[in-house]
Amino acid sequence: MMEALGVKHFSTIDFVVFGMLLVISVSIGLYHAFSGGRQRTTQEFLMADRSMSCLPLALSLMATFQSAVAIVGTPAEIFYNGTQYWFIGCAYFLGLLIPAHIFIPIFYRLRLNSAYQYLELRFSKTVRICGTITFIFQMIIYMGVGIYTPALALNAVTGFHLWGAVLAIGLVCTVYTTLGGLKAVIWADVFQTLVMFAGQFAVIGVGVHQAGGPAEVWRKARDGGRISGIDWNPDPTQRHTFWTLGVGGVFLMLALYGVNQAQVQRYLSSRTEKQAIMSLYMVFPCLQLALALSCLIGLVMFACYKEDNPLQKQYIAKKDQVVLYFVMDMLQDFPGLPGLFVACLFSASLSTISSAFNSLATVTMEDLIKPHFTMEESKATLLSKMLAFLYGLLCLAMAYVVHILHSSVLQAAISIFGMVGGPLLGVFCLGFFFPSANSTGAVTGLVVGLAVAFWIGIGNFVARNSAIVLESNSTDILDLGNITMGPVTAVVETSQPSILQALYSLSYMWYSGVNSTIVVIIGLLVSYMTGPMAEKDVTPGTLYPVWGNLRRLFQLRGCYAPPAQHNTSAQECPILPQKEMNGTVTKVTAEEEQQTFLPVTAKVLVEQESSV
Ligand SMILES: CC(C)(CO)[C@@H](O)C(=O)NCCC(=O)O
Ligand code: NA
Repeated sequence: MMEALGVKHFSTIDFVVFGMLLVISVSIGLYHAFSGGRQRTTQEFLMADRSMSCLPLALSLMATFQSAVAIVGTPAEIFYNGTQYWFIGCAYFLGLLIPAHIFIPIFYRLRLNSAYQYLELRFSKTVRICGTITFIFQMIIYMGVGIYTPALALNAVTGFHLWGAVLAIGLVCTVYTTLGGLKAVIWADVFQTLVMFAGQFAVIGVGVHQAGGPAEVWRKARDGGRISGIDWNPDPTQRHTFWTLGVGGVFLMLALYGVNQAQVQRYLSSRTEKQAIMSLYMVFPCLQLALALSCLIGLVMFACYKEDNPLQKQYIAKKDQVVLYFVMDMLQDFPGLPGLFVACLFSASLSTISSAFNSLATVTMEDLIKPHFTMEESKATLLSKMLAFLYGLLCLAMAYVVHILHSSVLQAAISIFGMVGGPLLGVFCLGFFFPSANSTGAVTGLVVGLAVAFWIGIGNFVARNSAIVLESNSTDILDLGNITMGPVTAVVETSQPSILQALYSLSYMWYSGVNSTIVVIIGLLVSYMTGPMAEKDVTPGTLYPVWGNLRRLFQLRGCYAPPAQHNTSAQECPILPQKEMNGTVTKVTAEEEQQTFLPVTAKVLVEQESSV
């Protein structure tokens, strides 16, 4: 397919730039293997000694779910369908605030080692194991997409050996993850995130220049109909609207940033609860920047190619390849830049795969092995390292599976997050917010949720594929002329929407929201049928007191309404931090009121904990 323009080749300097990425990543692993506690305990290998601060955590949190899939998939989405997808940025507000103020305080104060330990504390061992297995399943499929995507893109455009690239990513990742543990994974994420941004900036810089400046890019994109206003259409089967992206996206973000072990492990590895919360505040601008850069690349590509679509000209075989084609086409006169962009692509994937290896090793150790076998710390650490290595090999195998069934990578990845991550989110929400939910309800909810998720997800896949077949059939028939009107109407009749078809055409952006809601509803129904849990039997600290917090908020307002009442309200508002000075209660300033808004009791707890 590439013959039309010839396969582009890397110059020596490109190989040097790219090689440096691999060497530095491995060096970070080596450094952490021989510094600190030398990775001799599982606390260090899997929890980074609970010593991390918010800045590296923020960059690492972003890197986990930002793989080559986003780097090549997002610009391709904008290039073909316009800027509507950009509105997913609206979902980042609630999608990060909710984990920061609801999920993190619960996880952190329970001093967990894995997110799924929560499920045992709240429900039972069975729920924990079901949760762990679901997570393992999700991450293994996702890793396959994550490792295959950059390798395929590179292969299609530069002729770089496909399985050579897969092996390079898999091996480098396995080495530094196994040697350096979570600390190496997080610090490598920091370095790789910087490389990622550098590569994207370089492409935008050169692309804007080639297209004739920013104003020209804007004009061409607007004239080509690629600038989209917010689409308020409430139809849930529309792929991208404000509702699917901005509201459905919140559930996607909750599944990823709220309850996914890879992220929860980072919150838990934080030095204090406050640092963990801060890291989510800091990841917000980083995510917005990453989204903006990849959307801009899409617009710049459009400005450069407009009438000259490389897919139609058959320079590329798949929509997702347009970015690398563009990079090799535009950057070849700038030695080193193609190498930088490939480094960017590999950085994105390395940081995702390494987080996946480490989190998979953690849950296998903490949730599946440690509760059932007692072993010495040194043995446990060795076993954790072997697990990280084994998951590395498994990841290579998954790349092969993805090689066989491929579709648009961005949609595939987000569908997986919703189909497997959505039901998991549901189980956690059932635990946090519904005291009466019991273990039977949680397990039934999860199983039904997963079944519905796969039914809708696979139904959608099959329906889309048969629609493509129908579409191509009908155009073939139409080409023959008038005589064939009969068959055409037949096609129209068979494609009349039924309830099932409507279900299958649900936007993939809603998967997380719909599937988690199903788990909550089924979970509650079954809990009430099998005997709801009494609130006094629920492990303390595992519930989020929704009503309690609302009531407190209400009382806060009540106490503050007339400022003159401050000195009389000490008794009625026990949760307010009153400053005692010489025996008199002083007024709490507006700023302090802001700070004490929800997590008042939280703060006291954290301060107590961190001083221990
Ligand atoms: C996770 C989000 C939605 C956050 O913006 C985005 O980065 C994304 O769609 N990622 C796709 C999966 C990936 O890049 O591997
Ligand atoms: Na990544």
